[in-house]
Amino acid sequence: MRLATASQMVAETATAEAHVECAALTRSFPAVNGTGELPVLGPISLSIRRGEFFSVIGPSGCGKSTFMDVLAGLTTPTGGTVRFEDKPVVGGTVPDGIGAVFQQDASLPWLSVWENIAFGLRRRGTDPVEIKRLVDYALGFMGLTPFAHAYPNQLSGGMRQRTCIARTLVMKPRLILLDEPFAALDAQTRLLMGDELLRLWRETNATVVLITHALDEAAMLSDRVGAMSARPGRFIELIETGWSRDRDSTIVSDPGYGALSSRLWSVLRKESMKALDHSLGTEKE
Ligand SMILES: Nc1ncnc2c1ncn2[C@@H]1O[C@H](COP(=O)(O)OP(=O)(O)OP(=O)(O)O)[C@@H](O)[C@H]1O
Repeated sequence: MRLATASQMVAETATAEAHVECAALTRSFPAVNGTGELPVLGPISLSIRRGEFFSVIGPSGCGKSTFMDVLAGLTTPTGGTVRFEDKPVVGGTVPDGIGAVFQQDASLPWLSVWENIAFGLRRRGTDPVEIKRLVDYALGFMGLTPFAHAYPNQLSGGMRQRTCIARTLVMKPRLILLDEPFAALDAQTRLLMGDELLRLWRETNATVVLITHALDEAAMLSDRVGAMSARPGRFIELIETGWSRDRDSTIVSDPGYGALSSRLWSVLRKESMKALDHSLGTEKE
């Protein structure tokens, strides 16, 4: 059975510990026309639990990637705070324990798959014997062992993305940030990658924050889905999916899955219309 019982959920909530904590978080950028500031994000006050799989959905341009950049320490908040493991994330450096994977192919074309995965470990100064153990394990886990000595241009898009995910995961992040990592993949590969991601999440006990445009992906993968408003992005609804930890892509045939997907769409529809009106200049007063 995949749906967690009410008592399991209560027990989980009772022992849940905040892993990431945002308080009154905002981010704005200088407006393109040079006058004033464009508010892009927030205010956001949100607690993400340790070990939680949290997905973020929202209309195009609402600030999802900016949110991820702030969590990763890649950009500094304009106001408010982010704390990871009770330490402030200030921007400028990615805190130890956080690993991020982006939509764009970030594989290093001059290195083999094996060397791509070993890249961060070498920079960290990990012992070579340990590097070999970790990289070989990651290759096997991601189904890349036969391609260990191939170069990125000899791989499919899915394999390249798996290489990037493996490169992040060998660093053993306790918080994994994923910004549309499967966006360039076909629907079947995305489902399979979703299964692999769930397996990884279970085995590593990491906290995952996934940004996605795909409501079906959010419905299948998450413990909780945060739906953002049109820009400036705020969380307008936080939806507990109620799935148990042993879920996989077969969940799409569960009766609860269809109901959840349509709930996500109904939350998002109004905000997406607002974002579209805004970009077309057809907003109503
Ligand atoms: N460095 C920047 N300077 C100025 N404006 C920026 C910068 N980064 C993002 N923005 C603006 O912030 C807004 C939100 O961008 P962001 O990429 O965070 O949205 P998103 O929800 O991830 O978009 P999408 O769904 O289309 O990927 C956009 O209007 C964008 O132009």
